[in-house]
Amino acid sequence: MKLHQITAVRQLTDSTFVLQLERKELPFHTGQFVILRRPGTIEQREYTVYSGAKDNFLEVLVREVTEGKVTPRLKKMQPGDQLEVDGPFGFFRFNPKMFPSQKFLFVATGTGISPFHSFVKTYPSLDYHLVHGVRFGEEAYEHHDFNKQNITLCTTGDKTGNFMGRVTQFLATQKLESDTQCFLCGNSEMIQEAFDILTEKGIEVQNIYTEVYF
Ligand SMILES: Cc1cc2nc3c(=O)[nH]c(=O)nc-3n(C[C@H](O)[C@H](O)[C@H](O)COP(=O)(O)OP(=O)(O)OC[C@H]3O[C@@H](n4cnc5c(N)ncnc54)[C@H](O)[C@@H]3O)c2cc1C
Repeated sequence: MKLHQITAVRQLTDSTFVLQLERKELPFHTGQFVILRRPGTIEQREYTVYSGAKDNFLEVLVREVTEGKVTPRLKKMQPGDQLEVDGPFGFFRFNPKMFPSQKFLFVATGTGISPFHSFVKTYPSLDYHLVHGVRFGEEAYEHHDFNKQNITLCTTGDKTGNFMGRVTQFLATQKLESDTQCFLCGNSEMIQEAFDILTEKGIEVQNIYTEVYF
């Protein structure tokens, strides 16, 4: 593991924040994750890289789990503090050239938006539709970095999104072209349900890519 200094912290909501770290030329494919650990501790956790592959810094989007072992500590970190970084790891890699079709569907719950933020920052001219599920509209983390017309915000706790309900309820209303390349990231329950809906709609299993956070 290498020590990286925190260069900035952006608090997005009471519980969610972006940690910006020195990149130190760490190479990664957009969609991969790093492992973070506070120096002198043994607990470590995975975080998808939120920044673009060409950015000269490394960012992660973190949601505090109040009862969690690591995130309440990460939330207290300030610019100038250091974190140990290992990686990159993972196969949720994205390069538009890898895919036969250039129509992309990105489905995220909560901080599961992180890889898609990195995809779009790295490849700004992508043809995508991002479906992002949160409880409240204030959790539309930095949606200004996406094309507004390419996002559907699904909210379950208020009516401030484009659709009130879960991402899976929204997906059930959609017509999809069978060669759409579908990427799912977030909690396992959403991923399992979304996977079933997409396959029922005629998307082939090999065109569905998943990253489970918990
Ligand atoms: C490949 C991968 C990439 C990940 N990328 C991110 C990321 O970009 N951003 C991010 O915030 N997290 C991400 N996670 C989750 C992260 O690794 C930690 O599990 C999370 O931050 C909780 O850590 P903790 O030590 O505070 O809680 P823990 O003590 O590990 O867990 C406490 C409980 O909270 C549950 N839990 C874990 N994550 C969440 C969550 N987000 N919301 C609600 N409950 C949760 C766990 O299932 C557990 O029951 C990723 C996980 C994986 C496997």
